Amino acid sequence: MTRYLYLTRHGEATPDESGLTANGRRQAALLGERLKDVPLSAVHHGPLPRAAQTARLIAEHLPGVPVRVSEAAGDYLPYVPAKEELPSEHADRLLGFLAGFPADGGARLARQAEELFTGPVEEPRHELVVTHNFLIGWLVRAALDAPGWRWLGINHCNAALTVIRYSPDRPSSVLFFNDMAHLPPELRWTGFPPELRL
Ligand SMILES: O=C(O)[C@@H](CO)OP(=O)(O)O
Repeated sequence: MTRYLYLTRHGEATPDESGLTANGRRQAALLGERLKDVPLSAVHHGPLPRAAQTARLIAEHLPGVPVRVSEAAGDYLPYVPAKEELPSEHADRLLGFLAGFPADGGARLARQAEELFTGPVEEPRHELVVTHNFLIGWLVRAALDAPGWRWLGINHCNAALTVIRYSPDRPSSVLFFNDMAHLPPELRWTGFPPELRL
């Protein structure tokens, strides 16, 4: 049967990343409002406070929907490519970027996230995962069967919405990507690399 995976990145974080800003809390509440009529069976979130707080604020609009912490929804590097996999003109910049993050355990967690959150299911299912920029890039890449390195360069705004559909009879389909329709202009594009914003 079909699974609909709703993905969001936590709301805008404070500079020390210990929680959400006032804007981040508002973003989360607005996303909760947007999702209130979706028949969600669960909200999963990463263990870090910015994801946990976002999930709680969203869930205030989803009475009865269980909220569960999942290590697989955390913040990690899902895949570190070898230099030869990368387009030569971008390889040094991309590897320099990746060197700024710890790589331990990310591949295992990324596999776990794919097992837990993707693919067709026994019963129709809608689930929300409140996570971080990198995992959303990884799952969008996987849905499109793009090469492993291609999660790089897929960025997501805070509290924007991506929805991926997995069904047994069609290839996986990205229905929404980085959709910000529920956010007013002043709350859009936060968390996104400034030089890439529209
Ligand atoms: O550090 C970052 O750039 C991303 C990586 O996933 O994390 P977050 O979404 O928590 O900002």
